[in-house]
Formats: sequence, C-alpha cells, structure tokens
Amino acid sequence: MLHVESLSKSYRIFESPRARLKYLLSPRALAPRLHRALDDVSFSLEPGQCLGVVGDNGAGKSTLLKLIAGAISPSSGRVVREGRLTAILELGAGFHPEFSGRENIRFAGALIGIPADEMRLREPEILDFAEIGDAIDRPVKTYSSGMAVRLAFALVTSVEPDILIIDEALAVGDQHFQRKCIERIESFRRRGCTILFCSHSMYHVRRLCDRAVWLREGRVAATGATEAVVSEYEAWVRIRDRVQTVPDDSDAKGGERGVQAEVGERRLDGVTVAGIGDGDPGVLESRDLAVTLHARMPDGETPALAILLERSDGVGITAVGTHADDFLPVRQSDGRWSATVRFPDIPLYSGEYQVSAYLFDAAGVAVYDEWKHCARFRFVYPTLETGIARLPHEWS
Ligand SMILES: Nc1ncnc2c1ncn2[C@@H]1O[C@H](COP(=O)(O)OP(=O)(O)OP(=O)(O)O)[C@@H](O)[C@H]1O
Repeated sequence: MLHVESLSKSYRIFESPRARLKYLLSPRALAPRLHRALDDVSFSLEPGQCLGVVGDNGAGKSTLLKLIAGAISPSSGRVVREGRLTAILELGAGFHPEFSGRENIRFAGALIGIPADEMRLREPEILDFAEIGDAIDRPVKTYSSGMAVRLAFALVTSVEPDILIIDEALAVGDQHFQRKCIERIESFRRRGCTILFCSHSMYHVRRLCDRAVWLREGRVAATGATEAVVSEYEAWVRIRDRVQTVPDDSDAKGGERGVQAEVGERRLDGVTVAGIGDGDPGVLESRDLAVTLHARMPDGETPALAILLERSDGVGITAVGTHADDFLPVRQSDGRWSATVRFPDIPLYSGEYQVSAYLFDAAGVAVYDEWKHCARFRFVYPTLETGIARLPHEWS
C-alpha cells in the first residue's frame, strides 16, 4: 500500500530573506547551507496497518509525512503508494483564513478530488462531526486552533481514503473530540485503511498504532512493534532529560552531551550477567539476577553506574543506579570501577528479558556511556501466571 525507500530531505537554509532572494535571482550567489531533516528512511506498510511516528521536536516527523503526502518533494529516495490519500498535515493549513468554514469545505473538496455536488451532499455529515455550530459561516481566521482542527479532521475523513495521514491533529482537541477521532480512525483501520499517525502523545500512539518508527535527527532510531519502539524512545527521553552540560575542563567538546557521547576516557568497559546458560537468549540458571558493570573514568572522578531491566518487548521493569542507592562503585587495582547489583529471588514471570547499562557522572546527571540491550536472558518461573512482575501479596 505504501513503500518508502531511502527517503531523504535537505532544506536550504538562507541567512536572511534577502539572501534567499539573491540566490533565486542569481544562482551564482552564495549557496545556502543545507539542513538534512530526513536521512535515508525506508519502510513499507500493508493495508490496515497503522504506523505511529514518534520523536523529539525537529526530528523530521512532519517532513516525513509531508513527503509521503506529496506536499514537498524529496532530495533523494522515493515514495510508492496506491489509492486515495488524504492528510491533515498542519493544523488548519490548507484553509483560506478569509473564507468561511463552509466555503473552505467546498474548496477542499475540489482539492481532494471530490466534485462540488458530492461535497454538498457530504456537508451535513462534516458539520455534524466538526460540531462547530454557527462558526461554520464565519471566516476561518476567527477560529480557535481546536475549531480549525475539528473542521480539518471532519473534512479529511469525510471520504474514506486508502491512506490517511494525521500529523498531531489530536493534540488540540478536547477529550470528547479526541474520542470521536479515535473511533473514526479505528473504524477506518478495521476496514483496511493504512494510517500514518504522528503524535507526541505516547498514549495515543500505543492506542492506535500497531507499528511505530522513532525518528532521531532525521534518522530511524528504531522501528517495529509499537510497544517496543515507544518504550525504547521513552527510556531514551528519561535518560536524555537527566543530561547536563559536561564541565569545561573535561575532554568533552562542550555543549549538551547525549547518550551517544563518545567520551573516550569515560566509558563502560564490561557488563556481565551471572549464570546465563547457552542459547539465544540463554536461560538464567539462578533465581537471583546479578549484573556486574565495569567502567573507566579519568583520575580524580568517580562514576555512577546504572542498569535498566526490560522485558524483551521493551516493557520496562526497573531502573536502578548506584547514585540513587548511595552506593559508591569500587575502584579495582587495574584502575577500573566496578559495581554489582543483585536482585535476590527475582520476582519475574517466565519470559525473555534484556539489560541495558549506563555510565553517569557521580551525581547521576551527565550520561557518559550507554550499552543498550547488552545482555539478554530467558527466565523460567514454574507457574502459569502472567504479568510484568510478581508483586509480594497476601490473601485474606
Ligand atoms: N521549510 C523548512 N526550511 C528549513 N528547515 C526546515 C523546514 N521545515 C522543517 N525544517 C527543519 O527540519 C527539521 C525537521 O523538521 P520537522 O518539522 O520535520 O520536525 P518534527 O519532527 O515534525 O518536529 P515537531 O515535533 O516539532 O513538529 C527541523 O530542524 C526543522 O527546523
């Protein structure tokens, strides 16, 4: 239904409007800087699949959706799609501000290829869904952003498309409107409509999408089943939010330091999980889970070490760190720092689990190194209950 192949987009960045004009008038003028907003993105969607597009502000989500909708053209790569596509790209974009909502409905019909008389037939249903009352005959420039998006959503979904693109449309609606939108999106999906849904609301992405793609600085950071991708993104956000500027006297080049930082002297140097048998993943042979972390730090600095334990589908179980538990890692004779965390009689159910390791500064603020999913294991618990963890409990 939709095939996106090595899609990239670079925007030209001009120093000023004047520089833009000069460049347009004379190709020999100073060439603009290029900003790569999307870099080599590929995926395919089948009919009825709903893809959530997640990522930080400026990660390239809207650029991707605009390219798929054909609103802008790619610098390289291609989009192959079938059937009728409709899109809500930017709130209210496409509406003419001076004209009324009703007039805009008629223009929009022409734009999405619906004849005027058919559009008139659909009008009552659109008005009914948008629920903006008399405002339909007022100029769109007087609408609140919530009203504009109600009308945009009602309009775009008045004809069932084969591919529907929704960029952040639910964010401004109230709960009643969000519920209606979700119901409509779900009914489209059941009937085989392919949907791309971009949102900062992980709740909505989890609710609506069966697949997700996480964009980071224009590149695909993760893609796959929604829960795995969204949890990975959320874990990364949690870590990133703890990041602060590294002091000037460090070997860092300054600025904000993310989890991908390559700080040569500050790095993880080994992670082991005790008692994992052969296999992929091997079975944890003990009821206790013990993870040992090793790290290197420059002389005079102490590290904080942490692990994140997740189910293999990305559902987080727990994150623990030496800084939070007031434990100082131990300096070994070879100069490495080490710490072992032990979970006695680990309260998990049978399943596959993964461990990620992190190296922080002593306060647990700056992230120096991260080994994501560096160890995996299977845990076998001899009863049939399911869930995330076995909570201590009692009956009475
Ligand atoms: N027309 C443009 N000209 C120049 N740069 C642009 C243009 N449109 C977007 N960009 C830049 O491209 C990058 C990706 O922007 P995009 O709008 O796709 O991000 P996004 O993930 O949708 O962000 P948000 O969550 O804030 O909507 C950003 O750095 C943005 O500043």
